[in-house]
Amino acid sequence: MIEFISVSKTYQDVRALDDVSFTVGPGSVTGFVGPNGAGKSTALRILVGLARATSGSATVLGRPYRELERPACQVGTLLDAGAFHPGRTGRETLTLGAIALGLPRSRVAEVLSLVGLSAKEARRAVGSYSLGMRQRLGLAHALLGRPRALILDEPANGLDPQGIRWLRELLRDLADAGCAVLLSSHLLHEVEQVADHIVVIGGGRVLVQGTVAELNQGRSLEQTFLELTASADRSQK
Ligand SMILES: Nc1ncnc2c1ncn2[C@@H]1O[C@H](COP(=O)(O)OP(=O)(O)OP(=O)(O)O)[C@@H](O)[C@H]1O
Repeated sequence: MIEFISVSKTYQDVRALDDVSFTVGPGSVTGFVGPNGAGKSTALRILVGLARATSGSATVLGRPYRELERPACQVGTLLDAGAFHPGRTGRETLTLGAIALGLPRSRVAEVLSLVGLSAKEARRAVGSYSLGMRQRLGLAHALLGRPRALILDEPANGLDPQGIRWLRELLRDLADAGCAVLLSSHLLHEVEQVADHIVVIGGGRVLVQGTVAELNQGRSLEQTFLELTASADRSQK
């Protein structure tokens, strides 16, 4: 379970988050969507302990991330697929991750297969990977410790339509096995295709949240999204 309770964050004079509350239960794939500057990265950074909330609390599996025992084994994170060393191969990157987590090296082949990277691709330097391959590698890294919660920033970025379908199926299988999955994106149509619940954020506030079916009632989700985020933008100015 991932939980934000009344989280606010102010940077000098910028109110990046304003009283944000939502929950991602086990078995849910929740999309966290909003335009550029809406506050998504700030919320994820607070969730994994990289930034401190001005008020409120953000917890994963019932505790602040920093207080979890061996957090990387319980919570998988993919915050920046470009963060891996370009000179290492995919397999080396994952092997280092497995060693750091105290996992057997056999786990590397398992996660490679889970994300659909071949043995040949895994022997290539990460610097030669396409963005889609980097996303797959980042997911493989996040899955090493068999986490019960997954926090993914823009995981569909760079994936082609088949890749998006593959991501949906992978995240659905993980959620069906009890994982709580939170993924952020500024692209509604990507999130809509992958998530079952959606939280729309704009101007640092949660504008609407619910299942994709609930939010789609009567009018397209895209229309609702555009209207809500435009009015949040106007009220900020
Ligand atoms: N370190 C910082 N110092 C000052 N202001 C910041 C800082 N980080 C973020 N902000 C501001 O907080 C607001 C929210 O930014 P944030 O990066 O969380 O949005 P986002 O939804 O992740 O955007 P994007 O989709 O562009 O990544 C923006 O107004 C941004 O300029």
